[in-house]
Amino acid sequence: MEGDDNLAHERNKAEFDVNEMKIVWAGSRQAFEVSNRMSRLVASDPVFDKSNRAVMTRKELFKNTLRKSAHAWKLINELCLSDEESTIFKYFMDQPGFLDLHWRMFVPAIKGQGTEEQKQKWLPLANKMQIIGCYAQTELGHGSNVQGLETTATFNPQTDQFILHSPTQTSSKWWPGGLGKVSTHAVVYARLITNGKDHGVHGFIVQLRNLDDHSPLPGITIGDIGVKFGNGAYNSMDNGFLMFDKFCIPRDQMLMRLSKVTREGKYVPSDVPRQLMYGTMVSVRQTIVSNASVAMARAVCIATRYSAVRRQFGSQNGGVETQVIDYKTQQNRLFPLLASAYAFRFVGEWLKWLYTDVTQRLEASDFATLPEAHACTAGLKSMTTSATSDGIEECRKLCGGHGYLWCSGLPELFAVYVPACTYEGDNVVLQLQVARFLMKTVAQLSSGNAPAGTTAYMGRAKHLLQCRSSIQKAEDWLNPAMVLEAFEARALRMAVSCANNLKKFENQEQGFSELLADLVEAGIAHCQLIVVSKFIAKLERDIKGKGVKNQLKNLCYIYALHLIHKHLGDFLSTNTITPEQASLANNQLRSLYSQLRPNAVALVDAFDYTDHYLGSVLGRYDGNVYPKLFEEALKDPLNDSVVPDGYHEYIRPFIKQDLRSARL
Ligand SMILES: CCCCC/C=C\C/C=C\C/C=C\C/C=C\CCCC(=O)SCCNC(=O)CCNC(=O)[C@H](O)C(C)(C)COP(=O)(O)OP(=O)(O)OC[C@H]1O[C@@H](n2cnc3c(N)ncnc32)[C@H](O)[C@@H]1OP(=O)(O)O
Ligand SMILES: Cc1cc2nc3c(=O)[nH]c(=O)nc-3n(C[C@H](O)[C@H](O)[C@H](O)COP(=O)(O)OP(=O)(O)OC[C@H]3O[C@@H](n4cnc5c(N)ncnc54)[C@H](O)[C@@H]3O)c2cc1C
Repeated sequence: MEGDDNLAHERNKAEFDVNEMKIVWAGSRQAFEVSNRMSRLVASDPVFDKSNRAVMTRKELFKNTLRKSAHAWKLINELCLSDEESTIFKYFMDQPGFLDLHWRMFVPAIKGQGTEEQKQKWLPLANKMQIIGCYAQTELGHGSNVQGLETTATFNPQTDQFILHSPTQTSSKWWPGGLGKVSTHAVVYARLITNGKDHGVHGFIVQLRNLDDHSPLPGITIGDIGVKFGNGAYNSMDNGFLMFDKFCIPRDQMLMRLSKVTREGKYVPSDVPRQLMYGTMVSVRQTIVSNASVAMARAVCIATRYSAVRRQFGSQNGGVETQVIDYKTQQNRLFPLLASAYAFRFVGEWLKWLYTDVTQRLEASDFATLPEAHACTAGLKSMTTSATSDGIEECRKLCGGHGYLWCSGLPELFAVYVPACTYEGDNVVLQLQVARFLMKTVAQLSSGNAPAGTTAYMGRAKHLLQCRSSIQKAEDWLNPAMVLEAFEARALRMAVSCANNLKKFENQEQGFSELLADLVEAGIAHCQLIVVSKFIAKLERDIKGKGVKNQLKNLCYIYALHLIHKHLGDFLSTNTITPEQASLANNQLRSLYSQLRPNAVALVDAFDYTDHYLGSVLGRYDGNVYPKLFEEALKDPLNDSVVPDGYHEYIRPFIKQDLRSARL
């Protein structure tokens, strides 16, 4: 059977309304319409072609990224795209570049940390891209430990200026995207020093390059940090280094919405939590969770379509072979990833709501939910990006040998995606922030303060610490209350166990250091509970379309039960479930795989990805894999000539060597 017939046959088997599922996936009919229109706008424009990124030199790739960015900006203006449309348009360009940092970090940092006057001065310039900015926080010596940054900003009352200086090699800014070659400005994080006193890290708007000829301003040394992981991939980005040699900026370029320095050099500390300075990171972490679902969905779409096209073994008397998607092992690896894509989508929607809510509260000087917002954004960023990176690599393996070809789209997707485990906070460091939050919550349980939000379940500690799961048959694992209770009991018991172990140490910080590995596990268990509970909550909403809710139910329980299977040690060692109940969960999981199987291709069609965005021969909508693999192979520069360059110098001498003299 040809690939196209295979996929058409799969699409006919679907038991639900794919168009309605597209709307659920997008979040609303309007969001679907925008995303569909923007993705096709990008796909139809030859400037956004991605087909030869792997064979470009770094310089070609970088220049091509500049060309695409300039073209995108021209179209955004000509077509008068709204903010929502242009964000999605840039997303579907699928080319990491300075635009990401300018729009997602530089502009939000000024919006969030600038005074009204500063916003009025800088935002119109940034919004028109008359200045291009980046977010320069990380240094050669410190990334995770923000308080350990070394760059100094010393106030000079004589000139009413800050003197920015890099006192050591390790204080050089190192990594900021867009810094190396493009940005004219940066929000720079540096230690504020007034009257010889160090007030810790603060943000400053700094001009880096001359607006006439792009040369670095005197006192600034700047450049690109070099080639990164993978062909093409994130190498389109100019991650940079930056050193200051007593470089002066006016006083009004310190971002002063939170704390201030007066003309006399007096430091006026903020009367709001200093952590608001980390607000840009919190906002980006929130978007990274939604993006995790997009990246996971992309890999799963490729692996699912290809698994339906690919046949291997099982033919009798010359009949057709088995589609590899029919092997239970393939389903057991692939379907939980498909379920994870949907799970991350819905938790991403919820996190966006939480973030909007906390932002409104902060504007009204209500800081009560800030710790919860920090823990959720940090923990979910960590949990979803780790799972997605692993998921993309699993999808590559699910595609067998051809998955290793660049044209499968998976190697480049992995290389672009995997630094998400590190940027915006290393995933372990962030999960430990969740653990700290959990330890605080557990410590306060006896004080009578009922925990709220995502830790509300801890308020039922008495029940959750001693309950036994009442699962008796496989179908009980489709009962939302029973599933939730298992996840709540496991998360709480792991957190309480860490808290009890901590008590054994006289010095709490030392205890925390000793228990880091267990604390990370407790953080992950809490985050998995959040994802499962938000998926279950989604099912309780009004969901339109024939069979759509049923498919989502299957995906939700596949997500939950595969986690039980994967983390069985946690569930058993905390006595949350018995080995028999675990085995029932496995039986139910197998049954869910069978129910999902006829819908698998339609469930990935619901992502509505264009072939341009997928960038994969294996994941093509028409399934026409084999002829296109040949086409791709023939395009490789190595195939330009039949006899390769170097033949005469390096191959022929082997073949034509004089064996008699060689033996002598
Ligand atoms: C198209 C292709 C692109 C592909 C990308 C795809 C998607 C991405 C989407 C958007 C991004 C766009 C593109 C760009 C891609 C990459 C950009 C990367 C940019 C960067 O990569 S940019 C640098 C990020 N660099 C970090 O991410 C540093 C991590 N390091 C920290 O973040 C801190 O250093 C921490 C938290 C580890 C310790 O900080 P610390 O030492 O000061 O604090 P400490 O632990 O002592 O905690 C004291 C009290 O503060 C509370 N607290 C802490 N943080 C808070 C917060 N944020 N909000 C509210 N409360 C907070 C605690 O909960 C505690 O609370 P309490 O006292 O109540 O316990
Ligand atoms: C592609 C990419 C783009 C980036 N873009 C930007 C940007 O635009 N702007 C910017 O400012 N920065 C940027 N960064 C920097 C990024 O934010 C940092 O690399 C990140 O915050 C991690 O910090 P680090 O490199 O210091 O890691 P480290 O903290 O040195 O981590 C090394 C190891 O130590 C472990 N570790 C560290 N601290 C602890 C702890 N307390 N407990 C337990 N384990 C610990 C970590 O888990 C990790 O395994 C970017 C990085 C990358 C890779």
